[in-house]
Amino acid sequence: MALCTPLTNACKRATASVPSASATSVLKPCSSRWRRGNATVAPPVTQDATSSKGPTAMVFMNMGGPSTTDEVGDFLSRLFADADLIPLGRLQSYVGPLIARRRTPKIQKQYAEIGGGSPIRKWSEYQAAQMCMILDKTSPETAPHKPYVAFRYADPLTEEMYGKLIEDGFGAGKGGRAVAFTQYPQYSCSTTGSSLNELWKWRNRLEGKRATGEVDPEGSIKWSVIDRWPIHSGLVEASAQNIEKTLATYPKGRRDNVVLLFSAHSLPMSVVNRGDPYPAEVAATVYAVMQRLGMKHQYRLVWQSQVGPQPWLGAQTSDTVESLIKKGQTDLILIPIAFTSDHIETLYELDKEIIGEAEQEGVRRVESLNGNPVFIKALADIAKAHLQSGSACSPQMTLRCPGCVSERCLAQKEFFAGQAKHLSAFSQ
Ligand SMILES: C=CC1=C(C)c2cc3[nH]c(cc4nc(cc5[nH]c(cc1n2)c(C)c5CCC(=O)O)C(CCC(=O)O)=C4C)c(C)c3C=C
Ligand code: FES
Ligand SMILES: [Fe+2]
Repeated sequence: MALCTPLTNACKRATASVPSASATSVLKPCSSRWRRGNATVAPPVTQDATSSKGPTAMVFMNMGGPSTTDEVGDFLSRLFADADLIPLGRLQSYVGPLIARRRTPKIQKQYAEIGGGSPIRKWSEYQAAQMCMILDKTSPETAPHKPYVAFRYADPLTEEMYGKLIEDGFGAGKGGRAVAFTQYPQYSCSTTGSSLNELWKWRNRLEGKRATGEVDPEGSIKWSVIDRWPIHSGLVEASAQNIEKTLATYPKGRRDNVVLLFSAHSLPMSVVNRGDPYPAEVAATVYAVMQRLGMKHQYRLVWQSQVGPQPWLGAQTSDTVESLIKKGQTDLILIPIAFTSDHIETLYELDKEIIGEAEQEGVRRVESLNGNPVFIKALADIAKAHLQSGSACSPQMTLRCPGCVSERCLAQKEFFAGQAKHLSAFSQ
């Protein structure tokens, strides 16, 4: 499937270093023991010969994106139905689909222009499978590690992933271990929080008793969460190396005066004022990357992808680029800092709308992390440290936003924090 034709430069780089979509569209267990011909067989949830605590399911959570333009409608209707992302009150189930339907043709055109769909599934499956292969070596105590992907708004959805976990023998009375690993480095209640609320919902539906919703505490899947990793040294290193690569494309005489613009998806001010941790955590990533680069360049953190009429956190990426160019600063590097793979916000908004319209050869973009081996090694390091820690989630995850009134958040956080008591069986 040719997702990336016609290709942008970033997309060309991406397709060059990843296996074809067909090769990655079916998750492959990290251990050959789980393969029989082409069929995936259920892993034994009993202990492994070389380890005492595995197998471990590693679930990559992200928002996902439509793999084809035909999937855009469903993607947007799920997105506008999510009250954790876009709260529309009692009218959600009526207004959400209406907005989604109206928006579909415009967004379909954008996906068509980036090659016919979002590459996020291909990258997520690749990253998860590669990470598990590393983990099998670096954390034999918890091996084998099996990769899963759970998207919030596109296939494979959370319920599909959960069904597979049960089918593969992690639940259903076996009490296997699964780690929900957010692929958003910085925590927002509208992104990671929403995915966790969804995971918690499907856990109750698929593992609860039909009549009472009660869940067997012993036999159900034991969950822990990697909820944020904004300043992990491997993430910082991978981003810094990519920036250095792009800096090296400028002639020596211009290089020191290039301005670095770190660009992250914005948040509505209502979410910022509720006390969402994301802006501070994105800023922490930016500062750590700048420290790694020796603070040698001028930089700003700017915000992109505002949707709708309400006030959003600024300064906007597009306005900033325009204003700097007007002031004569035409050497600018755009750095996506809150997404770990390419999608519409990099391939369309940054490359086509902002860089394309700037019409300045000095305005360039850093490639996304995608299949970057330094980044994938970082994912494995983060996962290993988590598996060794025995913790259910970070202490920070259990503190709700000062302005949070969501019962879902409360119950979800209580559930995941409460998993700590079950994890001792898996710790070394
Ligand atoms: C860290 C990343 C993201 C945050 C924070 C975030 C918040 C957020 N988003 C919307 C509304 C939309 N986002 C849309 C697409 C989209 N959003 C992100 C990431 C974050 N969103 C990504 C990676 C994508 C693209 C997916 C892909 O191509 O693979 C869309 C759909 C596109 C459109 O209609 O413009 C909407 C809508 C809100 C309201 C919000 C914070 C509350
Ligand atoms: S909205 Fe942040 S914890 Fe509920
Ligand atoms: Fe978004």
